[in-house]
Amino acid sequence: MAAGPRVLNVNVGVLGHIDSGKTALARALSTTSSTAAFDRAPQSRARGITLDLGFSCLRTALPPQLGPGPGELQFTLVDCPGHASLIRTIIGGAQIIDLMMLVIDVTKGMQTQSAECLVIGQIACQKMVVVLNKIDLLPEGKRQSAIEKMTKKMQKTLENTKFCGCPIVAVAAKPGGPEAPESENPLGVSELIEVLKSQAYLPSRDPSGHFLMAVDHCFSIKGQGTVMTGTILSGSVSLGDSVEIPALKVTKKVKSMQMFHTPVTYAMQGDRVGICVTQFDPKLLERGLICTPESLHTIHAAIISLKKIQYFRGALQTKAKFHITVGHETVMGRVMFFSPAPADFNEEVQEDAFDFEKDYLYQEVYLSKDSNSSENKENDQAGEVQLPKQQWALLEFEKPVTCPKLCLVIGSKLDTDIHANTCRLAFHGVLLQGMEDKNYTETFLPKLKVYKLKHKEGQVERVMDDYSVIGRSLFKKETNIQLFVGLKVKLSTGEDGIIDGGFGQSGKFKIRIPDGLKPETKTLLTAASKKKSKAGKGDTTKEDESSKNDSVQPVTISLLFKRYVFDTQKKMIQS
Ligand SMILES: Nc1nc2c(ncn2[C@@H]2O[C@H](COP(=O)(O)OP(=O)(O)OP(=O)(O)O)[C@@H](O)[C@H]2O)c(=O)[nH]1
Ligand SMILES: [Mg+2]
Repeated sequence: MAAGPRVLNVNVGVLGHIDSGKTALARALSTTSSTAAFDRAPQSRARGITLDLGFSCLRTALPPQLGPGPGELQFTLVDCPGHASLIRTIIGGAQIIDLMMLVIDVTKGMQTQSAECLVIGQIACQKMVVVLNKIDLLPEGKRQSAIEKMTKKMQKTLENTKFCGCPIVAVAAKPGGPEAPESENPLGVSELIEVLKSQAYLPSRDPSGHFLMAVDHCFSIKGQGTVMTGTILSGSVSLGDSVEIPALKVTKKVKSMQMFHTPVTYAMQGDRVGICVTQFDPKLLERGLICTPESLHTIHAAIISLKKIQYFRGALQTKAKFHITVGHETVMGRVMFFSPAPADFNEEVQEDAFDFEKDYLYQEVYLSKDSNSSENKENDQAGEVQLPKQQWALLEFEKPVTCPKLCLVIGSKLDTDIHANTCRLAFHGVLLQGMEDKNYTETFLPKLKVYKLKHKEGQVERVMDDYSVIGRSLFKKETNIQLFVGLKVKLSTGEDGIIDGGFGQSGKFKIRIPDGLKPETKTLLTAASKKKSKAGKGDTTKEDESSKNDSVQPVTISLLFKRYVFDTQKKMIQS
């Protein structure tokens, strides 16, 4: 444990639209800065935008709700980039955040990426504070009323989110903008610190389980070794432990550790640490994960439980490609959606495991209120479309990803025009099962019992005898009817039948009716045949045409079966 007084760490994310003043705010809030803070990277300085997560910290006395006893509260500020193309970095950053600050340029209000940050916050964060920045740009006489107006607007925006009623604070992080002298004091920042303190809570930290840390910075110190700084996502680490860098498949021993410039021998979930190892070239790792040896898996495909993000416009289509953030990596992947089988539609949600024993129903599109306008209306008595409590997707990645079990997954369309005013985040979920085998399509997928329901319709052509009829229009001419022999069919008049075999060359077939045809059915079919032959009298081509005309035959045949999507033998199954 760290020597000295007790220090509680709370990670505060600084998120918002580009140029809203996040970095300026983090700077104004900070009393101590860590190694990776404040746009240190030379490329980022040159462009004047934040390219990567920046870390800095702010220490205050423990607020009463976190007492009793002496100690300090450390806010680790995670300054996220606002630039749209960097959203994947933000998603990584959001996963270590306890409290989110959403920075809004008070002169602009909600902007596209503010909305995306709000979505990410809803998925990954518990609590939020809204910061209205740049109030110095409001004319002094109208400042108060403009702030009140924007505060009301924000309250309205948050009404339907989990952050409804969260604090909204007005500040000027850098009054006067970039040209203003450093001596110019920020406005409202001490009030903001009080609000942050009042919102601070002790996040539940758990030292058990595998050690996993998101490294955001890596550098060498002469005579010491290589230091990797980052946030511990799970488990704990002690001096002398072995840690693996899975991306490079190397294992190193922890030689020394520091938490904000103080040497420590132990650190756990939620802590920000620098871990020093020897004989490791820092150029090999800029950001990534380190962990207990062999605790992460590298997967080619995955089954996730997921939900659509309501602000995403358009349907989620099976076979579509998305940018998929799995834990801390983002890759392209293809999706296939599936839902519970109808019998399990109301089953309770299972967020930590996937049941391979059950059957699942293939879906062309993720089922949502807006995705199915017509087909599902039938089972919708109350005027509401019935939706299952849980849906899943199979993800197939273009490149393998390394991630922990049960990690957060976010699907997005990052190639959407960033100037288009739409949410690019499409779905979020939890990874339930990863597939490590490269040949998962052969070794793994056949275990996944997702089926499609197939429905084929044909007509009864004529009666053969009391116990058999000839059918047509159910199969194509080239279909091998032998595959269908023995399958059950139903006539529209109510009789059950069994496909007995082909009949002739044109895809016609014989159906056996074990219980016999009803007299009414026979009458119906005979009358229809007569009518047909009358219409076609002396003119065979005409008869051929009329036999193709569905309306002439009153009795239809329906064949229903299911087929498992990954069954290599493509078996047809009937209950
Ligand atoms: N007038 C005024 N300008 C500000 C204030 N805060 C920040 N700025 C200016 O706004 C610009 C953007 O500030 P940054 O802090 O870099 O914004 P950011 O949100 O970190 O930007 P990205 O990281 O690139 O998304 C800079 O020119 C700042 O000087 C403020 O309170 N008042
Ligand atoms: Mg910035």
